Amino acid sequence: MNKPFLPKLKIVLGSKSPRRKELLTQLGLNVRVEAMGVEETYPEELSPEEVVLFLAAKKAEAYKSFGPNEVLITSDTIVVRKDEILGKPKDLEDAGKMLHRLSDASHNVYTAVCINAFGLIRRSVVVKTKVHFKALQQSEIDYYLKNGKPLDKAGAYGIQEWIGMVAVEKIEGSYYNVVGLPVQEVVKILEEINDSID
Ligand SMILES: Cc1cn([C@H]2C[C@H](O)[C@@H](COP(=O)(O)OP(=O)(O)OP(=O)(O)O)O2)c(=O)[nH]c1=O
Repeated sequence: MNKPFLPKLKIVLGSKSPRRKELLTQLGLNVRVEAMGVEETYPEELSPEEVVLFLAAKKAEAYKSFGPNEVLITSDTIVVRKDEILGKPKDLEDAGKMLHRLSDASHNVYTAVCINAFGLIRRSVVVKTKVHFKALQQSEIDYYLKNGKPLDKAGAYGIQEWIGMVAVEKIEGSYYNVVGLPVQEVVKILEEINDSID
């Protein structure tokens, strides 16, 4: 097996998202998943940036103890169309409504990451990506609802799925941020943490 990237760091991923696990694994990091599951509620008055930072930090609160060199990563992604925050849909009907809201318009995807190293250092970052959707046909929405996986995704779509190929005209910013992890910013923070230990 190849040597891991940043081998001193033991990454604990506090997320049940298979995409986040896959991205960190692709980065070559040592990753162990320990998803706790918290209720994704937040105070109403928060801005989109504050919402994702709040939820990423809330997911981190569930962890109480850290082993040597353990670095906990928690994260949250939302979709924002005009002023409306779209999290994961309740059911397929809700998913259909979200896709109608996103059709023929642009929206922003915000992902925050909260990185807690050894229970001592906490670093957070939030990244925004703008996504432009074409006008979706009802038959396309119906096809995706039946054959795709809208329910575990913010805004009821996965850019990495069939709907991403069909709906997304262009994006401004990081693709990986839309999938749920702004990998470049994460690497930068992890490198800084790695440099701080001997
Ligand atoms: C917009 C978009 C979101 N998503 C995903 C990223 C996130 O996993 C999910 C938003 O829900 P989150 O609550 O951010 O994450 P999660 O429930 O998957 O995992 P956990 O709370 O345990 O960390 O939507 C995509 O995979 N593709 C996309 O195009």
